[in-house]
Amino acid sequence: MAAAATTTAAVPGNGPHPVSDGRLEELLAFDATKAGVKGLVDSGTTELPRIFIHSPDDLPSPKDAAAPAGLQVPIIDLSGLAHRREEVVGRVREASSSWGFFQLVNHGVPPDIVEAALQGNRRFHELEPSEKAKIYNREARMNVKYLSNNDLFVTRAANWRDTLYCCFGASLNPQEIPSVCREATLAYDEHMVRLAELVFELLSEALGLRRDYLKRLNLSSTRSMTAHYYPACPQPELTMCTSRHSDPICLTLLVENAFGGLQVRHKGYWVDVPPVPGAIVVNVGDLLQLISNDKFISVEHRVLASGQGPRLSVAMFFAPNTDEKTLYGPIEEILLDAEVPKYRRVLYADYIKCFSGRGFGRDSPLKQFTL
Ligand SMILES: O=C(O)CCC(=O)C(=O)O
Ligand SMILES: [Fe+2]
Repeated sequence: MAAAATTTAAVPGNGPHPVSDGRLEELLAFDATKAGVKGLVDSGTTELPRIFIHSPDDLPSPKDAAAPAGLQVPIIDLSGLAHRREEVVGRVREASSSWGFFQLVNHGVPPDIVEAALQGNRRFHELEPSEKAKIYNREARMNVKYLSNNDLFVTRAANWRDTLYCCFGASLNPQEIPSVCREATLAYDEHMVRLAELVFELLSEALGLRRDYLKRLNLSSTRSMTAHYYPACPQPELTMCTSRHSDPICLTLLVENAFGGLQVRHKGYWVDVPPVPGAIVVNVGDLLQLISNDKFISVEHRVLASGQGPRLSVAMFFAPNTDEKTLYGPIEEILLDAEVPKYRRVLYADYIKCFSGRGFGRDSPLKQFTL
């Protein structure tokens, strides 16, 4: 059979995308609504537009082996940390090396701060479409923006989600954050920064390093918040809320409401991460796997689509600045006798470029940097 004619065309915000049979036009038309998947739901869509339909290989299947009962992402209790530090460090080491994920409880972030961040997320996404449209864009230089699928034009199938994105850097003017969630977002950020500092200390100690070791590597100079809104999906069996991926950053802290759907890859199974009231989900990103020489792992995770919603999550990603000149490679002090570095040294900007060129639903670029 002759291959379908394929051309390439320039698309907004991303590189060239192979075009065939009107798919690009559909993507452009969806993007031009500036109303995201919430807009589709509000307009009464009952059949998924084909840009959201994933190939069966990328969807959960009844044939997938169910994870054995009892397999559960570790929950780490931070209460009384001053007296239990060694024990907690041990748990963080175990969780980061075998799961790449853990849930923190008694972490000191007040529940009302987390709830306000989730409700701020909801208030923003439930604004009038014309309000949200004012900040709908895909410009890398914008600190605050709203969009559906940051990888829309490079990925094979779009996810059923909209996102409010905020990059906290020196150039952010807090007034740029939509007023319906400004206060909640700034308070959430402040607490997440403090918690991330503690987590970086625990991770340093778990690697046998000085408490401030990772902090001094400028691994978290940039933090960006993504407030995802996943409306109830009319045909959840055909799509994903978030395709499989590992996070191309150093560390992620995430809170979610009670709908669930997050799964992590562990020992060949997709394991549910059930929402634990008050817990903050922590996961190791690709850069931490690289500098720890695989002592900590950045694992694939995904979010299943559901007929119920809206699912809300607010993730805070910690990463170096993209103009950071440090070349990140395996930390020499942690290499054991005869252990060789598994990765070459890399500029963070080069790493993120590899990720952004492909989008979600693909293997991590980490393999490209192995020695
Ligand atoms: O919404 C979630 O729970 C996960 C989102 C996620 O994995 C991501 O944005 O990287
Ligand atoms: Fe993620």
